[in-house]
Amino acid sequence: MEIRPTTDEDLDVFVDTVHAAFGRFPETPVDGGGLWWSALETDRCLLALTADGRPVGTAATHAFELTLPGGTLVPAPGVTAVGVLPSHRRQGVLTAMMRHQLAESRARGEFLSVLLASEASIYGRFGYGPATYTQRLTVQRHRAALAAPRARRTADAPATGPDNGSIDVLPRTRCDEMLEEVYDRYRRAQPGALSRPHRWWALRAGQPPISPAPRYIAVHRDTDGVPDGYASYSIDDGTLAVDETIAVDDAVFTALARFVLGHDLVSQVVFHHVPPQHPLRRQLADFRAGEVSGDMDWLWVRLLDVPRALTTRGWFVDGELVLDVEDPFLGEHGRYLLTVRDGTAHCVPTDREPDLSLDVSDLGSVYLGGTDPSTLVRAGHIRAHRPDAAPRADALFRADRTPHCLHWF
Ligand SMILES: CC(=O)SCCNC(=O)CCNC(=O)[C@H](O)C(C)(C)COP(=O)(O)OP(=O)(O)OC[C@H]1O[C@@H](n2cnc3c(N)ncnc32)[C@H](O)[C@@H]1OP(=O)(O)O
Repeated sequence: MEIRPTTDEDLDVFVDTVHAAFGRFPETPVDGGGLWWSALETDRCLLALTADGRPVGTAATHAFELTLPGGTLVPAPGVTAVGVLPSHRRQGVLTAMMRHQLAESRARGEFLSVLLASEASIYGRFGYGPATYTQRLTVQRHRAALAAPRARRTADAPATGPDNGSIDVLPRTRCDEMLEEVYDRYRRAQPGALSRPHRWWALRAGQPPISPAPRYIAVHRDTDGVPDGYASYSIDDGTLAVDETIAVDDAVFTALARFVLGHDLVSQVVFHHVPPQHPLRRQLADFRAGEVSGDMDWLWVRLLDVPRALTTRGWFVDGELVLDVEDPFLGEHGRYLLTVRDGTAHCVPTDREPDLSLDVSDLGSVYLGGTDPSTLVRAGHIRAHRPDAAPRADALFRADRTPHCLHWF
């Protein structure tokens, strides 16, 4: 088996192979009309070939940037286009490509890798764990009234970001730069969010609102007229479906939500890609008017350098934990003392008794603060060596806000 980078000459071989692995055809657009593979960078695409040179497997990465808790931006290879021909499965082709890719990432100095999994049973063995989650919130319009925020009625409570902005509706075709700019501003402050490189917008790759699918865009502008949020939506048979609601703060999100919920000739509004624990459900006067469905994993994280990963993200409470981390896929093991003081973390090898023993995939799951370590202790995946270890870890790993990713790749 040979694994080598794709060249400009055989990019079509890569594209044909990955489509054959998925049972699709290269000319068929994905939902929403974008040719997803058009944003691939050739030198980050791998082909797996048999001894006689036949292409049987593909894998690629996009050069994304990931926002960590606290707002640090780090390079994050986004693994994509993973496929092995049906005729060559369960013979270790993917395993070989994963090994190759992780070694490449380390050689580039990257300390983590991310992906969206087609099936949740594939990537745990390679050290990836689900780290952000997404939901769909469906609201029947006749029950969609928003409650007055209680805190703002209190005389001395600060009115956090009162909404004095404006909303316009534009066809998608008139918003190219604005969408790109607003998304970029949003993702820099949102833990778990990925950059959307300019080539995605320029090539109209991926899913709406990047892709060419017809959409309306509700643009929110602040009092100076600067766009600071948008909702991309379409209406079909009485259902207004919002692909994504991007807002630089909660007040802008609320304004956009109020706008779509007030749309005439619509019986229900479906918000796709709402993070767990999003306040919108709490803002409805009738809590049961918001029905959650489609609760699923989104971004999976794989750590490649534990001390660097832990000292790079932001921390919000002081504390100390000894983590004993197994990495069976890479055949590595490390025991680390993590100490956080005044928001700064130190992580050094130690021979102290561990507080938690865990697989690197579980550390990937808790890394962005979207999965409580105690949940994985209760599930029997993380071993807590003393009763206070899990609650201490929960408090320590929690992020400044729920991590969320809505970029599809
Ligand atoms: C980030 C992305 O791009 S997600 C897209 C992933 N691709 C797809 O879903 C396309 C269709 N599927 C495929 O092309 C292939 O089945 C792949 C890529 C998922 C797996 O490729 P293979 O070469 O068969 O994997 P490989 O032989 O290396 O398997 C390694 C191990 O994973 C297991 N495994 C592989 N695929 C799956 C699966 N879909 N579900 C459960 N286990 C799996 C194998 O059983 C094997 O286990 P073992 O080590 O205990 O024997």
